[in-house]
This record gives sequence, structure tokens and C-alpha cells, in this order.
Amino acid sequence: MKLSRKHHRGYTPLYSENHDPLSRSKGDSKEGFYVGPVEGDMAQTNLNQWPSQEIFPTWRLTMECYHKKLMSAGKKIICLIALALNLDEDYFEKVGALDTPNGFLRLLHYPGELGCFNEEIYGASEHSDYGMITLLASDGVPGLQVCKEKFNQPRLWEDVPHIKGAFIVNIGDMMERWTNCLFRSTLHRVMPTGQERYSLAFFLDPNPDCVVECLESCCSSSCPARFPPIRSGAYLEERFKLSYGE
Ligand SMILES: O=C(O)CCC(=O)C(=O)O
Ligand SMILES: [Fe+2]
Repeated sequence: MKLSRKHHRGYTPLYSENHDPLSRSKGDSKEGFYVGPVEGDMAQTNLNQWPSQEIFPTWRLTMECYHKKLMSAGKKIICLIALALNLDEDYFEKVGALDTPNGFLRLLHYPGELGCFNEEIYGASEHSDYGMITLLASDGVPGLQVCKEKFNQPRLWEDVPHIKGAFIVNIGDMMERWTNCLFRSTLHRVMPTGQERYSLAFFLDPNPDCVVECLESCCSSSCPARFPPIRSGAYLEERFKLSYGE
């Protein structure tokens, strides 16, 4: 397809992604479209892919506008997270995480009928998102589940209730690394229900050059840092490679 995914932008077909490469699943039964940064340095490189304006005249403008609004809401939530950690409100700005905003909007479609019931197929196999936070909106069709105690076995999965007009906010893995697991990343998955489903996920990731390392207030001699420092861009690339088998 002309708009197929390049530089993590564009169309991703059914079964192209598998969050759990060790599972028997042939991949997640969802298709999607990624829209990367729409303002700042990252947008200047024009990597986003857009459908033809003749066919969808207002699509690009609508996506850019929605992306900007999500970025602004996301940054406010990051300020609240900083305050909750007894940091300055602009802490994550100061360490360069939000310097050049790195936000990825993903439009997702889960087909209803799959026609094969003997295979282990998830809408989205269990995973946590990679970045700082994710803002998630859906059409209200069920399927999304969360595991609150991800370190316990067996895993207990709970349906996430839909609240009209509200976003679901997931903590991402880099926020977990910053906070040394004080803020745990949200383990979640989407189960197929036989019903068609649409959702919109906005991943707010740190600037690729930002070094994500344990916050001083989140470690001590009795509670050392659990993760080594990493550069956000390199970490994201690695996670994408694992999910898409590149
Ligand atoms: O569709 C959903 O509700 C969740 C999507 C998701 O978890 C993801 O794309 O990372
Ligand atoms: Fe997710």
C-alpha cells in the first residue's frame, strides 16, 4: 500500500505487530495508521504520510489539530506527574523530555469477525506502552483489559470501563524507569469480542536525545536504581524492532 509505514508513520496492516514475540500468535488483529509529530523540529522533516487531499480533503487538518490538542493535554498531565513526584512542575521540560515534543497518534481498527477461532489471536497482545504516558480514546466497544498487579502470577485481567468523553491514561515504560517503578507502566491488552472496534492512542514520548535515568528522589542505598540510564530514541527503536520483527 502506498501509505505503508515508514519512519513509524503511515499504515500498519493486520497482524504486522506482535507485542509478545514468544507467543504462538501470528500477530495482533488490528490495523492502524501512525501520525508522528506535527509541529517543532520533528515535523519539519515532513515524514508524516497523508492520504490524497482529493479523497479526504479535511483529514490532514483534522489530524494535525487533534494531535496538537492531545500534546497540550499530555504536557499538562506530565506537569501534574512532576508535582506528584515532588519535582518542579517543569521538571520534564528542564531535562529535555518535552523540548521538541515527540507525540505519535495511532488510529486503530479492530475488525469484528476474524473467521478463525482455533488460533491464539489478540486484538492487541499484552504489553505496556513504551514512552511517558498514553492518552487513549475508544468508541466504547469493549475489549480493553488491564492487569493491575503485573508482577503477580497468575495474571488477573480486568475489563476497563468506558467513560464517555474521558481518556484512559496509561503510564509508559520510560516513566516507570524514571520513577524506579514508583509509577508502574500499565500492562494492558485488547481481547477480540467479535465486534468491530475503533480506538485512538496518543503516545507521548520523550525527545529522542533525552536520557531517561532514575530520579534521585526515587532511589536510595536501600532501594537502588533498577534500570540503567537509556537514551529515549534508542530505547524506542529497540522496542519497535521487537514488536514489528524488523
Ligand atoms: O485499542 C486500544 O484500546 C489499546 C491500543 C493499545 O494498547 C496500543 O496501541 O498500544
Ligand atoms: Fe498499548
